[in-house]
Amino acid sequence: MGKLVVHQDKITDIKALMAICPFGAMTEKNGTVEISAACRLCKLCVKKGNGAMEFVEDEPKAQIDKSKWQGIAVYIDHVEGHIHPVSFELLGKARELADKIHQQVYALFMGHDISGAAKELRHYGADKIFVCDKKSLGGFNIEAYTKVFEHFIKQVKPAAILVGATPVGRQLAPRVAARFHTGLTADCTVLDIHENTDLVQIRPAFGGNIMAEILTPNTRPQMATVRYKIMDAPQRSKEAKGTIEQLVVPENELASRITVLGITKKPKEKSIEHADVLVVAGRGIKKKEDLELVYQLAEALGGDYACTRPLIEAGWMDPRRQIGLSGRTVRPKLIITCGVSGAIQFVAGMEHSDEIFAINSDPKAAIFKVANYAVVGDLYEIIPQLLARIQQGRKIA
Ligand SMILES: Cc1cc2nc3c(=O)[nH]c(=O)nc-3n(C[C@H](O)[C@H](O)[C@H](O)COP(=O)(O)OP(=O)(O)OC[C@H]3O[C@@H](n4cnc5c(N)ncnc54)[C@H](O)[C@@H]3O)c2cc1C
Repeated sequence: MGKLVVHQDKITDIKALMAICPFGAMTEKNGTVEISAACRLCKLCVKKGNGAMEFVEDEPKAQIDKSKWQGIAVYIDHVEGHIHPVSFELLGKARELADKIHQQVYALFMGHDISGAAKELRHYGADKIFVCDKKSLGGFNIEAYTKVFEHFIKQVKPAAILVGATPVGRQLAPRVAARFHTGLTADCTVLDIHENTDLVQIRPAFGGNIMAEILTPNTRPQMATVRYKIMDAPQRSKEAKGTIEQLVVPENELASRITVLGITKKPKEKSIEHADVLVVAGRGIKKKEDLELVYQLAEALGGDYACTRPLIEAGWMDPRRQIGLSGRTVRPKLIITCGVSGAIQFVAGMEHSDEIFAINSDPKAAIFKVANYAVVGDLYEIIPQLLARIQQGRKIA
């Protein structure tokens, strides 16, 4: 990555040099300048420091032989053989990436009693499905699952691995990445691949203010997690194509210091992620009581309701109803935003919705850039009119 070097002898004005740093990362100690952990390596000091600051690149690491790492793998997330839909979405993406570099798609599926579910994966574009079916893998155990993952990587050597950003994926992927001293990019929103198999991992960074393009060109495998509903799920093909291969892992290596005493199933809760229609309240709603308008519209359309972060911070709704970068990702058939400005952090969680209908009194609001239908006006006038039209439509029908 590189580091900053301070040439103390070239500093003519300490105060002026320190003032350059927008993060306040320079401190003065006994007449010398020190760099603190607040440094973001923006290199503004190098540019404006009149030679007092220098950025020194790290020695390049020994080149890895990328030709030895082939194919795009997907970790198949499941509970008792019920595959999480994010895994199908990732198989679709993996197929697209693999076709671009003329390589194969692998699925890694571990658990107990999963042979039936493994067959189903043959319809979703994987060329090879590596299955490790053992009693000891019956429930998720981080140590045993990491071990199987490790065996898979050593045997198959995939160039890149995609993991769903589920509670399991978020635990497993960093452990595996650490074991191979390789990079992991969490919550990617866009993935692409270069001809030399370098995975282009794009995700919002610095609080959503920039889209960072991240490459891990010096290590393999490359690892990325992706949230549910970010990628498109492929159609189930009629033909079962992929082959199933057994992944052999010695039983003694699956021993774990963790004992699962029991599993208590959470009651199934209604989630905004599953709604076909969502009505979203933003800060254009002036008082908590006025949320009634949003609730009524959601009910009239047989949908659910959600909100932006400021309303959660105000304590107006349950945090599980927040959409966005620090909330949930949704992809309903119809989303109606009411008084939402369309900040990038919000849009990141809903831009893949089928139809976006935005109500905002500001014609320049950013939400209109992603909306399919833009209604410029006061939500306090528009929502009652919409409700009246829906009622009217029902009477005619
Ligand atoms: C690290 C980080 C993560 C974040 N994560 C999220 C996240 O996950 N989700 C999220 O939502 N935000 C998130 N934010 C906050 C985000 O940047 C915005 O501040 C937030 O989305 C704004 O919410 P809003 O659109 O409701 O409010 P505002 O930006 O205040 O917009 C209100 C809109 O309502 C319109 N309006 C006002 N009155 C009316 C009316 N009567 N009729 C019609 N329109 C009206 C205005 O024109 C305005 O466009 C995050 C920020 C950071 C820094």
